[in-house]
Amino acid sequence: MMDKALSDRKVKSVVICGHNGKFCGGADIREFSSPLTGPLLIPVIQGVESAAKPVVAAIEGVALGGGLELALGCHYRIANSKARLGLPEVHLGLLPGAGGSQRLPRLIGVPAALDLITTGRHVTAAEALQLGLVDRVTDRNTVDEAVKFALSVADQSPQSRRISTFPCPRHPDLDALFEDVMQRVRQRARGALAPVACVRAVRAAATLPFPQGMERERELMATLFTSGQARAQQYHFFAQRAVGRWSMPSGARWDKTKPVAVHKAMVIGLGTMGRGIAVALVQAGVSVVAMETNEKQLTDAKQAISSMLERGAKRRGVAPALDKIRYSSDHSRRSRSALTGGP
Ligand SMILES: CC/C=C\C/C=C/C(=O)SCCNC(=O)CCNC(=O)[C@H](O)C(C)(C)COP(=O)(O)OP(=O)(O)OC[C@H]1O[C@@H](n2cnc3c(N)ncnc32)[C@H](O)[C@@H]1OP(=O)(O)O
Repeated sequence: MMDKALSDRKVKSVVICGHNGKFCGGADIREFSSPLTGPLLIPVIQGVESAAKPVVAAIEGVALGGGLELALGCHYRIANSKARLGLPEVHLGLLPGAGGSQRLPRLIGVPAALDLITTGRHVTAAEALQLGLVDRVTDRNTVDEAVKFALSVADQSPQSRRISTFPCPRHPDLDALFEDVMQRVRQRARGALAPVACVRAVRAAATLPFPQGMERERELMATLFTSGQARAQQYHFFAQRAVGRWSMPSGARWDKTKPVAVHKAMVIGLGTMGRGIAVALVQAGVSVVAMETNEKQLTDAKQAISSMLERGAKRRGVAPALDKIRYSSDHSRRSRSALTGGP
């Protein structure tokens, strides 16, 4: 379709829009764990950007990940006022690997691009306009507005609108900027590879010509793509949504059911986990019977739990709720029924 529009002499300018009010949420994450099919995104975006006629992105709903990278390949971006834009790949253990790490800094500057790419945060259309990420925001029908706009620029060459040809906006002290950002990102990342690779990719945009920057983006993406971290984060994406849908065999769901207040609980086994659970429950105001059959473990746990409660209370400036916890080494029915308040 795109090839047809670009090669048809009667077509003077082109609008790319989404379906059902959404521009594009990005690549299908499920495809990342199987061999890729369909046209590869990088050449598609390059084809759009190098088109001899103006191409306008009509952004409604979301333009995320590969979706925003495609919009960055267009010569103009018109966004609906309710649209959200972002490069959230970092949350999937990746970086914007279809030119996003190279085009975004060229368009909005290095500091703003570092912020968006390393946090993966979505921005509103209003913020996108302020950043220079979009050219125009509309409250009206976005596609109609984009078509009007495309007609108004149909006789203009898109030459000066190709982001890959933009120099990266200059920054007075790039080395200091990247040193500072890298330090903060490493601290926040706590061992995650993707945020650090994102900083390296943006550095390539700031210091290398576009083709070499793209090559660096590709190398960095290759190290992330098959990493265990990326697999885990992508699993987490779907797991989070599956949990949201979880229901009991009776049909009860977490979001449709009234919560029941818990006043008493028993923690069985006072190893590291059990101790932490007991402390968390007491701090939440729950009366706890902490049960451990190993006498030595029980003695150690009493000491550890008391000092955790005291430390926590000191931090919060309150008295430690030591009276909320009772210890037992008796695994008999009697001690269990004491917890549940039964006979
Ligand atoms: C060489 C270069 C290679 C690749 C470049 C490109 C990379 C990418 O584009 S990575 C993907 C980047 N995009 C994202 O991370 C967006 C992720 N999605 C979202 O943030 C949200 O889903 C949404 C804002 C798009 C919509 O939110 P909401 O309306 O709240 O719906 P849900 O989140 O519940 O999602 C509905 C439904 O869709 C599934 N889904 C959403 N996004 C994707 C996706 N990118 N790939 C696959 N599936 C997706 C989501 O799992 C839900 O499905 P289920 O209900 O079956 O769980």
